[in-house]
Amino acid sequence: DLNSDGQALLNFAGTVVHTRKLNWNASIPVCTSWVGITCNLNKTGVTAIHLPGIGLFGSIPSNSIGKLRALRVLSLHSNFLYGSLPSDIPSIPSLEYLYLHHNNFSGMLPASLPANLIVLDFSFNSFSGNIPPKIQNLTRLTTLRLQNNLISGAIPNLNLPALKLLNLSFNNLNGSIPYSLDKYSNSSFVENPQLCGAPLNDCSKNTSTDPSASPAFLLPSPNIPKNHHATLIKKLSPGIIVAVATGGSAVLVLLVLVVVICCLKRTNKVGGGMLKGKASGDGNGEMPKDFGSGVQEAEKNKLFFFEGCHYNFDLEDLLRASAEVLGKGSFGTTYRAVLDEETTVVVKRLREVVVGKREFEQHMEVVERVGKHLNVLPPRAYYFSTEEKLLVYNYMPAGSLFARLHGSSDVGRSPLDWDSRVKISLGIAKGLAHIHSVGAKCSHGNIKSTNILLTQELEACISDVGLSPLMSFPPAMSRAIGYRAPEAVDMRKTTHKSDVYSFGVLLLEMLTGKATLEYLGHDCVVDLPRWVKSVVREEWTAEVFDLELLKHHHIEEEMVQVLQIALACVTKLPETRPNMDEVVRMIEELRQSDTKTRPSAESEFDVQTP
Ligand SMILES: Nc1ncnc2c1ncn2[C@@H]1O[C@H](COP(=O)(O)OP(=O)(O)OP(=O)(O)O)[C@@H](O)[C@H]1O
Repeated sequence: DLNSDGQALLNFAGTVVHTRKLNWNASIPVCTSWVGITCNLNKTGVTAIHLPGIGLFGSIPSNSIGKLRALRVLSLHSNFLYGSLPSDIPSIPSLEYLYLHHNNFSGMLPASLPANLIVLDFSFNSFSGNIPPKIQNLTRLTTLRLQNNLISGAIPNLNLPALKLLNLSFNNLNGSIPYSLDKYSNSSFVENPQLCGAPLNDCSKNTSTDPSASPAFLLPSPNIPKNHHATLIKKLSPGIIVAVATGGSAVLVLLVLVVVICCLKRTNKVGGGMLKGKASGDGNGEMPKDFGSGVQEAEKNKLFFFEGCHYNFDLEDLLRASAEVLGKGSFGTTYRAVLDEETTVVVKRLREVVVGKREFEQHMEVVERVGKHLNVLPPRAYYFSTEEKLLVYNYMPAGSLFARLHGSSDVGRSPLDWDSRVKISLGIAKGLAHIHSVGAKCSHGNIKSTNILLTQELEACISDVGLSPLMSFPPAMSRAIGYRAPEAVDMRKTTHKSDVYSFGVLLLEMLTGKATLEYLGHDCVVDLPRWVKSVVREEWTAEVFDLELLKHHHIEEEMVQVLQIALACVTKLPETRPNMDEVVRMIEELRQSDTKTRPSAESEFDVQTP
């Protein structure tokens, strides 16, 4: 009954330190007022506990949560919980959704689990022991995430009809993967040094079958950013954590205010710059002075159009068009040119092109091929002469991701919501994976939010594709520096993995709402990966997120997962970063698991955000 449920919850709150205040109190009604608690419709029992990332520290006692016999959803992920899971929790018969990832639970995986389980997420903990064969009885299970633990032994033969998402990677599993699981991608199994069979290597190719022969087998894999909370627990006492979390949040609020003010100042500055640019081509039919000035009279029809381009203007029309400066980037100046009521294009006037005409033309053939993807903005035409190099693109009226994230709100745009940010992230990831699929040497080299353009439907298009190898970069383009991988000192020698790093910074930019450049009297580069890692270490994860996003409920779980993807992309060593195909898959999995498993309205709640 509800009284005993309330008492069980108070036992839990009395034992586990919680840095964010819970308003649980025997004198107020459990079902209508307790933070993170949802009850069934007739208010006779607790059906959901949802307390992700609120700084819970300690071990869950027996006879607390395990006594809630109507519980369907238990979400305690991204906290500092440790010790073994009390045996009464996995034996709650009604449990359907169990989210305990990103804690530091240890001990054996429970031998049996509730028969109704739909989602089981124990990833990023320190669970050990074998995968219990009884998982086979969970016929409703759609998601099984056990990655990044210390699980050993062979994988049992699982034939689960509903299972869509499986991740057993980064453990100590051994033996061969059962045939019933070979339909999952290799990323579901990687980094288990003694595991073999499809989709991993053929077992006959394994040189050693003795698990103890490999010292790596005994160690948690070094390749992954292991749970940050776990490290923190080892370093800090509960008292310090409480103090840091409480005091730190106040400092952080102040810091966020300062950053917001700086961003506003910066936005005004950018806006002013654009207006100055516009003065040279103000839409009165006048050209900006320098636009196309290097084109010789005799060459005015030599605009080369790419296949499939439906524009029917020529170079002379383009040079006569009214135009305004959109901005000056590392590759030159970019103009918006209006040819007639229906035709507006963007012209990039390239400077510092370091290749000759022939090489430029050959390169454009590759760029044309790469451009055939929904998430890549292809050039439509180009002009090349000794004095002048121009590239023509479709004009994207919805603007850049940078403008949507950091632009002033007085242009009447609402801030990007979480779903839009995930959609945009997936689009960029797919575009980048496509660029990389062209060849090992084909990387973008300048991924940043001004180079992500948006359609009205918020489909992301990567621009400036294929330009890096043609140009000599100025030594310090400050906005680009914030996205540059530590090893990518020469921007012309970028790789797939340095693009992955830049993509990780983009993800952090979307999660935090912070730009990589602040204006503090002068331009100041922000090392977003460093900042995020330091906050995640010292505060709790929720503190890094964009306050705009925290206004919405039910998305914290996904935000933490995207944060993990971003942090994997910005690891220092290039070889430890995932490739873009893996990143696409991770974001897609997140969406699938969201649509299939987001708890119903009945189990939703209102947790006050800081
Ligand atoms: N096709 C386009 N449609 C709409 N806006 C565009 C288009 N191409 C570029 N822009 C915008 O024009 C501005 C200037 O772009 P430009 O590419 O010259 O500079 P950048 O992106 O800041 O730096 P970089 O040259 O390093 O890419 C940016 O704000 C960019 O988002």
